[in-house]
Amino acid sequence: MTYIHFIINPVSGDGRHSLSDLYIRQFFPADRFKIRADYTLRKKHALSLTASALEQNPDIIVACGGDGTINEVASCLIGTGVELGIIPLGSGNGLASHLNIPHDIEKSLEVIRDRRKIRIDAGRINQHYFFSNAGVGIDAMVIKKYEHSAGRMLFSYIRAAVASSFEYKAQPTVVYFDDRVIPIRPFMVFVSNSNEMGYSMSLTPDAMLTDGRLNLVLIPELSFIEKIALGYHILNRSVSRFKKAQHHLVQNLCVEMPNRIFTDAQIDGEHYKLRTNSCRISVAPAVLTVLV
Ligand SMILES: Nc1ncnc2c1ncn2[C@@H]1O[C@H](COP(=O)(O)OP(=O)(O)OP(=O)(O)O)[C@@H](O)[C@H]1O
Repeated sequence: MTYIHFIINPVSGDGRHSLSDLYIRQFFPADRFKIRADYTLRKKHALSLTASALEQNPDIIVACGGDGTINEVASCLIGTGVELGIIPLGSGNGLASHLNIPHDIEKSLEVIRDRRKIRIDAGRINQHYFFSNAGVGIDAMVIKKYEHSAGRMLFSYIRAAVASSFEYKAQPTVVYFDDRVIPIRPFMVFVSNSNEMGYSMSLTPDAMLTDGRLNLVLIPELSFIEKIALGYHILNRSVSRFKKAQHHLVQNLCVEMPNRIFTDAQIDGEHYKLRTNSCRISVAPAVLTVLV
């Protein structure tokens, strides 16, 4: 008997999906599968639901939602040996797209039933895990604005990005990795484990979830025209042609903003106000088993 526990975010994406316990059970014969499902009621609820589910010794816990829900569930699974399933119900669905998990609910349930596994890396920024990406530049402001917008859709994301590009003030920053010390006033300090940010956009189209490395993108302050060019390249996954972006493969780095007390960050597309001006970022290789 395989025990699969589903954690469903009822409001992810446009909030109009109808994934339910009853619907899921149709795909898993009762003589072979034990199925349980919980629904999240608020931000961070998937953390406590996953912790409670783990006490019942499931074989698989399935995050049904977007990158935010996946982050909450997957963060709890590290070191447990419990496998992660994903039903992509989010708006951006960056991680699921990288993993080629079908966006069709029925097909993604089949992926879980087939139980083909891979082990992927996780990123860490201070005490928080990330599986897709994290950033402490303009992307943190974009996500903060996006979270306050009426709907989580591509249009809201682009509107948040345009507004942030006028408002964002680069801070004096020092980035340390390997033997390098890079002083920069960054437009972006973006670290990615996956090759997609969501909505098919990417700053790191060559990133791999299994290489034991994170892809660091550093972009200095930009003129108005350069910001438009960067937006174009992100939408077209062609940032390698944007000459002001520096790309590095790293295992550990530190980002310090000496003039700040707190750091605005985005972690897997959720905004965080970190209570420090120093971020230690690292990769934890092959720590999560995912069904693909
Ligand atoms: N019942 C709920 N009501 C309000 N917010 C919720 C609820 N359940 C979960 N959340 C929060 O909803 C937010 C968005 O979830 P999620 O990331 O899964 O979807 P998304 O943002 O549409 O997708 P993506 O991150 O892929 O773009 C997360 O911060 C999550 O914690």
